[in-house]
Amino acid sequence: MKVVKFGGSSLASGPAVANALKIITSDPERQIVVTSAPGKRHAGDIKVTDLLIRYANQIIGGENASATVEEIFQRYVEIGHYFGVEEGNISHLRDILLSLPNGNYPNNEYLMAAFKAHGECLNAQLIAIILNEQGVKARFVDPKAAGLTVTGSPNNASIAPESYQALENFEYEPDEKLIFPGFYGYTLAGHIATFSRGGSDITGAILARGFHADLYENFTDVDAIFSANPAVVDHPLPIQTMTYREMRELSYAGFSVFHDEALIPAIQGQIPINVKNTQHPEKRGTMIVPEKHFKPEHIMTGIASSKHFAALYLHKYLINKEVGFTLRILNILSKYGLSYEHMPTGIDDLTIIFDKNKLSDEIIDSVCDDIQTEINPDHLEWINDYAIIMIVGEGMKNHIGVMRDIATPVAAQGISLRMVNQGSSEISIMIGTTTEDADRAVKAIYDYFFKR
Ligand SMILES: Nc1ncnc2c1ncn2[C@@H]1O[C@H](COP(=O)(O)OP(=O)(O)O)[C@@H](O)[C@H]1O
Ligand SMILES: N[C@@H](CC(=O)OP(=O)(O)O)C(=O)O
Repeated sequence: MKVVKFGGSSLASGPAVANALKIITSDPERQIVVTSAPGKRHAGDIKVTDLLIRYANQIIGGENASATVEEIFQRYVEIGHYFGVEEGNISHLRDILLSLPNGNYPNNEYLMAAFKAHGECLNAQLIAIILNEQGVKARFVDPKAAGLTVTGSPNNASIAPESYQALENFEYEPDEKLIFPGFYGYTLAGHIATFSRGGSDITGAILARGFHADLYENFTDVDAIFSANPAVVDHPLPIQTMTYREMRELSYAGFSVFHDEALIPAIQGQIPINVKNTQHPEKRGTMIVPEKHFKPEHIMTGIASSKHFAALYLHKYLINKEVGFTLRILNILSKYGLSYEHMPTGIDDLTIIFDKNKLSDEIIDSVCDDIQTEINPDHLEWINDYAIIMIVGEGMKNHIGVMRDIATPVAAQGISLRMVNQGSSEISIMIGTTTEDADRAVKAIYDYFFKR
C-alpha cells in the first residue's frame, strides 16, 4: 500500500486536480491520499492558506471578512466546476467557512490554527466528493476520527506518539481510498493545531508510518529534487537517489520541496519516499532511502541555502575557564522560550544562531539586555543578516579535500566566511555568509563540484 501526498501546487486548479485524480485512480496501491490546500495557480496568485490567515486576522481585528470568505469559497467552486460538481453540492463548504468565527478557541493562536487548517480540510472533502461522483469509492477522514493527536504550540505542533497506535487500529475497506487533509491534527483537549508551514508533507509521513505503507509518494511541481534550488542555480542536476539524512540536512537548509520534519516519521518507519511531478508521473523523480541501500554517485549530493537567520556574537576573554557560562546563556534563552539553531564557539567567543521566524524585536532586545547584565561580555553584537549554506553528501565522508573544494570557489568570489561547521556524521558542512553573498556562494560551490 502507498501513501500519496499532493502539494498545494498540484491541487491549485481543476486541471491540476484532474492530474492528481488520474494518479490516484491509476494504481490500486495508492489508497491513502493526503491533500494540501489549493496553492498558487500562477505567479502572483495567493495560496488558500494565506487567504485563511487573512480571514483569521480580519476576525481577530473585528473587520468584515465576507469578501475573503467568498474569495476562498470560489477557489473550491472553480475546482468543483471543472468536474461538473454543482455549487449547490458544495454549499456546505461555505457554511463551514462562515461558521469558523463561532468556534471555541482557547486564544487567538488556536483560532489562527483552526482557520488555516480548513484549506486542507475543505479540499480533502471536495476531492472525496469529486471521486465519489466519478464512481470511485473514497472517504474523507477527519484527523480526529483517525486519532491523529498533536502536542506543542497551536501553529507549530508535533505528532503525539500515541497517534501511531490509533492509526494502526483505524479500519478501512481494501477497495476504498481514504482522503486525509494534511497539515493538522487535534490536541488532547480537542482543538485543531497545525504543523509549521508546508506541513502537509509531515501528515503524509505520519500516515505512511502509521499505516505501514510500502512507499510514501510525495507529488509536487518539479520532476525531481535538484542538487541545488533551481531558483538559484540554472538547470541543476536532478538527484536520483539520496538518503534520509541527506534530505533532512538539505530541507532544513532551504530545499523547501520537502519539509525537514517530515523525514522523522519516515525514518522511524523506514518508509522509502518518492518525490515526483504530478504533471509527469511517468518520470522516476527522486527516491529518498535508508543509508544502507545507498551508494553515492557524486561527492556532493546537494547544496542548500537559507537566509532567515540572525546571530548573536559574544566575545569574552577566558570563557573556556568559566564554569557554567553556556548554561547561564541557555537559561536566559529558556526564560524567553527561545530555541537556538547552532552555537559555534572559539576560545574567547561564541556565536548563537537563531531562526528569525522565531524572533520578535522585543525578544531580541530583552535577550541582549539580559546577556549584557548577567554575562557582562567584552563585546556583544547582533548580526541580523545571516545566511546558512549546507553542503551535503554521503560521498563527502572519508573524501579528502572537501573543505578545500568549498573554500576555493568561495574565496575566488571574494566572499568571506562567517562560520564553518562540520557535523560529526561527516556528510555535511555548514558555512555562514551574509545574506547578500549567499546565492553567489552557492553558485560558485555548485559549479566547482559539478562543472569542473
Ligand atoms: N533543490 C530543489 N529541488 C527541487 N525544488 C526545489 C528545490 N529547492 C527549492 N525547490 C522549490 O520547491 C518547490 C516545490 O515545493 P512546494 O512549493 O512546497 O511544493 P508543494 O506545493 O507541492 O508542496 C519547487 O517548485 C521549487 O521551486
Ligand atoms: N497549506 C499549508 C500546508 C502545506 O503543506 O502546503 P503546500 O503543500 O502548498 O506546501 C501551507 O501552505 O503551509
